[in-house]
Amino acid sequence: MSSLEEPLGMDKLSSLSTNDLFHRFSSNGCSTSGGDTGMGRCWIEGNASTSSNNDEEDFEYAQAVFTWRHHARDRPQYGNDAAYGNRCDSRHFPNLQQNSYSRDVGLQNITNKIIKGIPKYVKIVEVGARDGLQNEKSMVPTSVKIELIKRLVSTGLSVVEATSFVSPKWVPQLADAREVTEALKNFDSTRLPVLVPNLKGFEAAVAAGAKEIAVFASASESFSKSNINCTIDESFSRYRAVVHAATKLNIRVRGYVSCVIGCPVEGMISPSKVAYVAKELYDMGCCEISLGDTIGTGTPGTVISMLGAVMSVVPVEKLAVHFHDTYGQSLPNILVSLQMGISTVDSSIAGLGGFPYAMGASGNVATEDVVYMLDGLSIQTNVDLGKLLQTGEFICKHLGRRSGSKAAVALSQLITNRE
Ligand SMILES: CC(C)(COP(=O)([O-])OP(=O)([O-])OC[C@H]1O[C@@H](n2cnc3c(N)ncnc32)[C@H](O)[C@@H]1OP(=O)([O-])[O-])[C@@H](O)C(=O)NCCC(=O)NCCSC(=O)C[C@@](C)(O)CC(=O)[O-]
Repeated sequence: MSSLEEPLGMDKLSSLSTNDLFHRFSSNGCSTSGGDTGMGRCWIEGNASTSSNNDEEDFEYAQAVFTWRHHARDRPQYGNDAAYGNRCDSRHFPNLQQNSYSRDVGLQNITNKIIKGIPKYVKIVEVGARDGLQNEKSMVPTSVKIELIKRLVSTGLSVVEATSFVSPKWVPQLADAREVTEALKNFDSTRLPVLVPNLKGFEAAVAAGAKEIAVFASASESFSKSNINCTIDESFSRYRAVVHAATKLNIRVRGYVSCVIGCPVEGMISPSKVAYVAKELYDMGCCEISLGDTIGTGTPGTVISMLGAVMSVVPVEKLAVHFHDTYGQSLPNILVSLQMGISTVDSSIAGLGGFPYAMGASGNVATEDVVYMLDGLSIQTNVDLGKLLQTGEFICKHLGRRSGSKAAVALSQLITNRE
């Protein structure tokens, strides 16, 4: 049994030393007693030739790669009263700060060696208030939505999708789009885009004070019809009119492509179809194309094929990935996307979301989990994980449900037991 398979024993956690923690969460800690089975240090590079039998060397490696702390970064300060914000701070793991300088210097090099070409900074597009709440059974009061968005902004997120100007008959959960947008129209520090399906939605969004919008097409014909009641080509005509109107007002337009891997009706979607839709949106003037694995059936292999096709027609710096975590593949899918040069990732606070028309789909990948993973790779996000955890707790309390974030659960248990 590997050390990770052994029950952690929360009662023992507070007595674990930093070395124990590093060891437990290191590649060495993952290996089975029978030796390295390939899940160790080289799993991403796919080359086990650097395996070492030297415990000391392995420990240093683990310290460098699996640091458990926030790395020094230019992050906005928001006061010091956030309980989680402070509890997650490296001050609460003082031993982890030993040799922090040498770890900082070494970390990026080692990470770069193992995970080639990953970006140094990742922009996170938070979609919980829109993609998350649009699928909640309970209606969230407008004041709670506004508070949620303000809290998300305070975490340092630079883009927080706020709501959708769609038909309230189709998505009653977001029927208060006007009120939400009006309440936030003076927020200048953070971009707060809203979804629009047609000119009617665009006009309503602009009237409410929206400064940025997103249109949403699909790579699946069936999904397009069930989601926006038109064919893919008809959606292009609608969106051309929207982009044209937006451009005149200097309003930035993001374009979504849904079902980039699979469709609940049609099954697998071919990468060339995704590339076709992405290129159409890009050519009509969308300045960023978000590729949505709407039902979460993607795996690293299928994501690589899909991205390869799209990247041959749209510049990689204009692409974002949007994974739903239905089958637990989101984080590996994000990792391969980063390796392919993507540096914009969509995610949803507490993993809220899912899709009303897609059976079996579950929440988006949780923003907490994305930040936690990126932090461990020393990739900057400028997002405060502690504040994110608090924000996830805030909205889950209102929804009367548990967070879908695995990092939130793991960290809160570890921190509680440490105190
Ligand atoms: C596109 C429509 C409106 C067509 O809906 P329709 O019924 O075909 O449209 P219509 O033009 O016949 O209009 C019907 C009624 O809706 C009204 N209407 C028409 N447009 C609007 C509007 N903008 N705002 C408010 N009301 C609107 C219109 O005025 C009329 O009202 P009535 O006369 O019956 O009282 C409808 O199908 C719709 O709203 N669909 C949106 C569905 C939706 O929001 N789905 C979730 C989006 S998330 C997504 O796509 C995936 C993504 C982006 O998250 C990425 C991923 O996860 O992969």
